[in-house]
Amino acid sequence: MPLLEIRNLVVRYGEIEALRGVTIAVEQGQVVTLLGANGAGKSTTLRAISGLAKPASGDIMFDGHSIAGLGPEAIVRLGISHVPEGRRVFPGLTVKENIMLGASNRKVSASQISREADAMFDLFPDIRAFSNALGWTLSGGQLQMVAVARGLMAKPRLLLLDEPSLGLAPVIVQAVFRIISQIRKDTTVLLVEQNARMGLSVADHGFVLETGRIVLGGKPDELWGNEAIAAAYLGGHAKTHA
Ligand SMILES: Nc1ncnc2c1ncn2[C@@H]1O[C@H](COP(=O)(O)OP(=O)(O)OP(=O)(O)O)[C@@H](O)[C@H]1O
Repeated sequence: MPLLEIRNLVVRYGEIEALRGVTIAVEQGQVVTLLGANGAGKSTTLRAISGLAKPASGDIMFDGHSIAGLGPEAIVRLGISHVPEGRRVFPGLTVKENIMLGASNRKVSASQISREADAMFDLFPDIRAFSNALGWTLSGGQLQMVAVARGLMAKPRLLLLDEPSLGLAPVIVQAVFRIISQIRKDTTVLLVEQNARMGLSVADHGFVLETGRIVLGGKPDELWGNEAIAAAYLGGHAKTHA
């Protein structure tokens, strides 16, 4: 049984049908990448899984149970953590405090959470220097690392990552993707990417979304060379907003 199974998912924003019957499966322990051009419905798919967008029809099964229609808090408690596009951080808190916030769904002691947050800096050494500082300024890549570290603090069974490479320099993108390959041992990952090359480099399986529908799915080597992938890849280059 897949850890996550989405069947015929339809999501509307008013008149706009953002998802028109999306069906995907994510097996336990896999990294699965969802590719597609700007506006294809990638973020909406993640928002529906994490309870931020309400399905109009279809179903979302997690670990064999339907989670469609549950609220975001209930879904986090089931072990799904969403790192949205845009790397939101709280500038009034230290970097470590920002990371610790990710554990707010868990019933563990503050000292345990503090130890785990310290351990996150082994995974993200680039942000260790800012751990306890206030008034810090981080680069885009470092903010992305804070956001991913915060997502991991929830100890999710499923981590939803929305465009972790967006707006980052190639060397930072490589660092973020290295971390994704490291965490795959413990965490199943559904990754949204416009950069097909990067997204597929860490994936076990890929799906291509086009205007709210899955048009293609397969293993990365099956997807390479396909015209739909080329379109998604070019879509990534065409994107201008940050
Ligand atoms: N809050 C909203 N209200 C109305 N329409 C929305 C909203 N969010 C997304 N949409 C529309 O839904 C469709 C899918 O958007 P979505 O953000 O899921 O695409 P995406 O593939 O993640 O693209 P992007 O890379 O731009 O985030 C688009 O047509 C978009 O304009």
